[in-house]
Amino acid sequence: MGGLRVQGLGNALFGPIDLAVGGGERVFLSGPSGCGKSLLLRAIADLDPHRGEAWLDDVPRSRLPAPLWRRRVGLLPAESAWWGESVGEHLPATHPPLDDWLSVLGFGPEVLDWPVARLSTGERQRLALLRLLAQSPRALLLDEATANLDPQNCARVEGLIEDYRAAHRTPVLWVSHDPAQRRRLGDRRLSIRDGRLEPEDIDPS
Ligand SMILES: Nc1ncnc2c1ncn2[C@@H]1O[C@H](COP(=O)(O)OP(=O)(O)OP(=O)(O)O)[C@@H](O)[C@H]1O
Repeated sequence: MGGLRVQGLGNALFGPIDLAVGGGERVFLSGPSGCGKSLLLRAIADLDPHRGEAWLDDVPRSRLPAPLWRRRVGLLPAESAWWGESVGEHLPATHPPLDDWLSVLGFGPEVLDWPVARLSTGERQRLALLRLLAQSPRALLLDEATANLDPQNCARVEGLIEDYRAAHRTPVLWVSHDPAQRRRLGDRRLSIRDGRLEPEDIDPS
């Protein structure tokens, strides 16, 4: 069957949740603030204690060491952490499409020498996506990937995610507060209500 699948996923706030995101499919997730969207992504990435099982390309999470599972499912958190001195320390020295990706995101190669301390919120957000894709994730869990971006950079980030998804048939589970974005890009739109997943209202505005 492939793709990303979770069964019986739950914690104190939500569940049990069953969900399947097919290869190349984009499922958007919304819901009121505090309903558990970020925690759901973190549970799928196995970052917090939870019940239930998950599969990626039919491989169960329980069969993989946690660091390998986390690398494969590729969570982009709403706020990325940066450490060390320079941006380049966060990216592999050689990774074929890296220069292309930098340029798609509006950066020149000199960004690799920038100190992490000088990055703006939006620069961090774009570079966090680059750092994530450089790990070759097989699924993408995106937590408000474009929340802090102006329209031009929002389009750049959407474009890169789309290119990656199409090239690798990557299942994408994307938390977004932007109804227009969800309608434009979502193959399916779901919402968390009372701890359960349900189809998003037809007109969320
Ligand atoms: N580590 C934690 N321990 C206990 N409670 C937490 C923890 N992290 C988040 N929460 C709580 O769980 C609830 C869901 O948090 P979550 O971040 O998943 O919400 P969200 O739906 O993503 O909200 P928003 O749209 O505002 O980002 C919130 O009430 C939050 O305060």
